[in-house]
Amino acid sequence: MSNTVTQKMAITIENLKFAYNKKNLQLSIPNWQLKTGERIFLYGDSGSGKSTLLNLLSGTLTPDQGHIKILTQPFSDLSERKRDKFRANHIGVVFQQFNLIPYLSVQKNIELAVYFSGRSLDHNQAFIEQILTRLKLPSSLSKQAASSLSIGQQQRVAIARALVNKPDILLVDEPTSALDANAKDAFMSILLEICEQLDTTLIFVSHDLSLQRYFDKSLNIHSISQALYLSC
Ligand SMILES: Nc1ncnc2c1ncn2[C@@H]1O[C@H](COP(=O)(O)OP(=O)(O)OP(=O)(O)O)[C@@H](O)[C@H]1O
Repeated sequence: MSNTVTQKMAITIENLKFAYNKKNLQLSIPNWQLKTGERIFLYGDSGSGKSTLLNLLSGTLTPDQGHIKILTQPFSDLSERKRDKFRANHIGVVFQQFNLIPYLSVQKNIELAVYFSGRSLDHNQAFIEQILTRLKLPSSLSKQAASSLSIGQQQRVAIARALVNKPDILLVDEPTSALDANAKDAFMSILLEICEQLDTTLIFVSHDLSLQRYFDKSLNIHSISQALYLSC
């Protein structure tokens, strides 16, 4: 019997064009889809638009033309308020610089993500503790200001914050550049294990091609992006 079950799409991009300014087109993606549960390694030259694409997928930027559909939602066409709400509930983002609030404690940085999703903190407390343990962040660190942590610890707090709402999609931008080989290995194993457990679709951007081995699929951004003119 043939398998007639079609896998749902996590991301669908149609005729996307985006430019930071009128003169220079940064990204043009005619058509691209990612299935739910897929985990891909996204690479490409510096300046090729990888971070720009992640910002479009997280809704912090919106296309000049075309559409981004996330799960069943016409994500890029939603109002800013609805996009923010949808992001808080369905999309986790780990930025290159982590974007933690430096003077807030580890616990508060993570709780903020729960707050923005509108979920109850009481129901999420156990998961916060579980995820901090999985990421090897001892509870003694929870009350410390994020700025007092090592880079590796801050990175894991950023991951915890991105995963706390059990997102359908996780977007991770070059998070391992400050880590040594052993720390990278441990980080990648834990990240992929948690994504598998939560059935999270993952786009992982890095220049470090040695990390490709953790992924079933690698994608050069040039293979989906039709035209790219670097800004001067
Ligand atoms: N806020 C911005 N305003 C104007 N131009 C920008 C802005 N952010 C990025 N760019 C330009 O858009 C292009 C793509 O940048 P982007 O950061 O997406 O590339 P990248 O592939 O992630 O690069 P890297 O691998 O070096 O991080 C670059 O030419 C960059 O200078």
